[in-house]
Amino acid sequence: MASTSETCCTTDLKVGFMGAGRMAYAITRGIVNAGLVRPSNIIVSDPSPLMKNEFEELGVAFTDDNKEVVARSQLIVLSVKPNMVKPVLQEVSSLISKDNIIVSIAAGIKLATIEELLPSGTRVVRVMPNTPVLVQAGAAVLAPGSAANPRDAQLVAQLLSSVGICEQASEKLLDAVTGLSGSGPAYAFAAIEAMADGGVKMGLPRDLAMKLAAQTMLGAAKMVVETGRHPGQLKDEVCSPGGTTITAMHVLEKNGFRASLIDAVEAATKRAEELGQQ
Ligand SMILES: NC(=O)C1=CN([C@@H]2O[C@H](COP(=O)(O)OP(=O)(O)OC[C@H]3O[C@@H](n4cnc5c(N)ncnc54)[C@H](OP(=O)(O)O)[C@@H]3O)[C@@H](O)[C@H]2O)C=CC1
Ligand SMILES: O=C(O)[C@@H]1CCC=N1
Repeated sequence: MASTSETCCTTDLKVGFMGAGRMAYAITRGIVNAGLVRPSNIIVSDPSPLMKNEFEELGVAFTDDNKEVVARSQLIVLSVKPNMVKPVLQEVSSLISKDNIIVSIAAGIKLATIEELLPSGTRVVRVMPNTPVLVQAGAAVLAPGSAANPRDAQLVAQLLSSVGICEQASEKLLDAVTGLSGSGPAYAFAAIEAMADGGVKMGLPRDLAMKLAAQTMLGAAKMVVETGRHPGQLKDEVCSPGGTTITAMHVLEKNGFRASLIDAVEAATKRAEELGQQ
């Protein structure tokens, strides 16, 4: 895997999103807050006006017409659910030219499937981001399509690097990326909630328990990222001989904590593969 995070100016880039849901909002708000793209250069489309106000508060244009997004954008993010990729691309395909870059964030949907639905030679980049892009702490991996050039991959990497990390990998790894970092925030949120519940069970007020649980996860992740040390080694340093942590670790091991997480990543990866076959 190669890290791709060069910087240059993209503020004049016209960016569109087809599908104005949770992920489109997270990426839009992230790149606007990072100052990389002018909000007035962004347009999103969705048949449902549910998120219209949120996008307009960012200064981003909202329409119910996917074709307007294509007409007004150079880089177009396909941010509908996987089952809507085909109908949406069929709707706009005749308007896509070689000047456009199509970025798909749809779980499981292969580059070949997208390319087949678009004019020959269309530049496509497949990406698996995650929701922490909203707070500039995303983790994304991209795979360029057959007609995308290195500058296209670099541009997409630059956008996503403004809201977290962005790696490039072979497309065959993207379903596993989906199972790990795409879905992973949900595992972490569940862990934070459960740790807070434990604190509440042992008498802590809810707000204190939640604050401590979230900060503990943040701090632990930061230590792994910033020290580069193995998480097992960092875990050992918390475990005093005969102390509280090793006692708790024993309970986690007996309950299959690590095996559950491995199983979860495997199950999500397989589900992404299934989504790509539908
Ligand atoms: N959520 C996440 O954490 C991540 C999601 N993804 C991928 O991102 C994509 C979007 O996910 P997410 O944002 O969670 O989903 P959402 O359901 O929140 O967003 C999708 C939006 O697309 C709208 N939509 C439906 N039909 C059309 C259409 N014909 N044209 C334009 N928009 C349409 C939906 O409207 P309506 O609800 O009315 O149908 C909805 O608002 C998915 O493919 C998912 O696999 C990738 C990484 C992480
Ligand atoms: O749950 C899903 O299918 C999407 C893809 C990764 C995160 N959310």
